[in-house]
Amino acid sequence: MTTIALPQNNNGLHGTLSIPGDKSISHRSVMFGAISEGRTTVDHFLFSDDCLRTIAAFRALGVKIETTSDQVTIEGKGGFDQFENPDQPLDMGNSGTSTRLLLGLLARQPFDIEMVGDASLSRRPLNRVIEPLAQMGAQISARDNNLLPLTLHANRRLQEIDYQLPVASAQVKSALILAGLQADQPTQLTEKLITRDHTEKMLQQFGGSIQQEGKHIKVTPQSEFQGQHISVPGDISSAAFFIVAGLCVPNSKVVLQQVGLNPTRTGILSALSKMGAQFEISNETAASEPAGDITIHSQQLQAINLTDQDIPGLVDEVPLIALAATQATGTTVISGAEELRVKETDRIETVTEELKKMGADIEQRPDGFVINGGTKLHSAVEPLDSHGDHRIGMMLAVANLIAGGTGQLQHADAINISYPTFWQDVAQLQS
Ligand SMILES: O=C(O)C1=C[C@@H](OP(=O)(O)O)[C@@H](O)[C@H](O)C1
Ligand SMILES: C=C(OP(=O)(O)O)C(=O)O
Repeated sequence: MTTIALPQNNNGLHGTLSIPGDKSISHRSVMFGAISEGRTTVDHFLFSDDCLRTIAAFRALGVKIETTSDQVTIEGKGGFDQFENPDQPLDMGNSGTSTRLLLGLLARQPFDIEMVGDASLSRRPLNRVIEPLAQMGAQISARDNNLLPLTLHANRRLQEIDYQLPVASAQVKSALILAGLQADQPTQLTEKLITRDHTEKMLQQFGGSIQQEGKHIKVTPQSEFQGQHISVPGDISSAAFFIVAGLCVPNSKVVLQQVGLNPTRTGILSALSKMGAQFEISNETAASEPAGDITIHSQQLQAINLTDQDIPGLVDEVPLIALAATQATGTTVISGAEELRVKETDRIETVTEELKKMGADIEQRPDGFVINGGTKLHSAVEPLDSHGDHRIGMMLAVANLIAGGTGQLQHADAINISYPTFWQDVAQLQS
């Protein structure tokens, strides 16, 4: 276990950061690169532990992938039929996205594929993808029909499906799109709520076609994609730590450059606006994945109510909204967020437990939180703990800056899952 002394606030956060590449888009760029004809190059790729798991999995499947400090080059296999039989189980580490999307992408291979993961990933539900994939003809034997480790058995045929997703999940939707591309006939999906659409956008960018109307998606079977040059925007889920820090650490002003602004991901900005936050967006670029610079300064926030409709657009940022709510005036109620219980940790539990150590007035509910704001957070007496969850670790680092605290963080290395340069970026804003 790595325990570190958390960075302390001196005189607010100041300066400009280039935010590392988006995790969801980085994973998908390797996947589409692998099934395309020819070469794909990816700039501003996120070299974090999770994305490296996706690269390792495709290398084990015989895909040639080269990396430099900021770029990935993938020599595509030209479809789904040229992968090699991996000689070991695919180790998905901590990555839910790699696991669930690859189950769909690899559901029609002529050999068995085993998948394993770390302790946290091995507790996270897979029946949400296993059940619809089985209806399509995939043969998956998983522990308790739900958990890693699993075997994806050799299978040469997938049938189409007409499926209403029972959970709002971009991972489930994406797994079914990737399987639907390999089915006999078109697949129809209906989302519970609209979730991030990076798979749909990238499929089109690689020359494929998909029909989308609101929550309805039609996937036509196709396997001819052309290698592309992809430039990954900054990850708004990583920027979010510095957005909330910029708002809540007194005397701060930060500029976050080229942050992805896909409307299915900007729920954090809408929620903070409703809390009264003012920020400026400039230098907007209008690629299929739009991006822009975000400028934030410290200011007073007000409480907010978030419901199930709000959650998909900010699902990974709810821990940060909870932290911001401790600083806002009034009582914040977050409901419809039960998906947080099946992330890297039960984030409703870990957020509540850890923020209480710093004096927050926060109570958990089965599907969210009630937070009475206006609390002066204090240094935690006992060490804070990420519980092995990257987003909890970084949220606590921001909480400690807001508190002007001298706290310690256990399991700090979890941060490498999505933001390996996080500590350098904090230091840069303090210099
Ligand atoms: O599709 C993706 O890249 C992701 C979807 C979300 O998960 P769910 O699909 O489980 O909501 C999100 O929490 C995760 O960090 C990344
Ligand atoms: C939930 C997350 O990722 P994944 O599901 O890919 O593990 C996350 O990054 O917060």
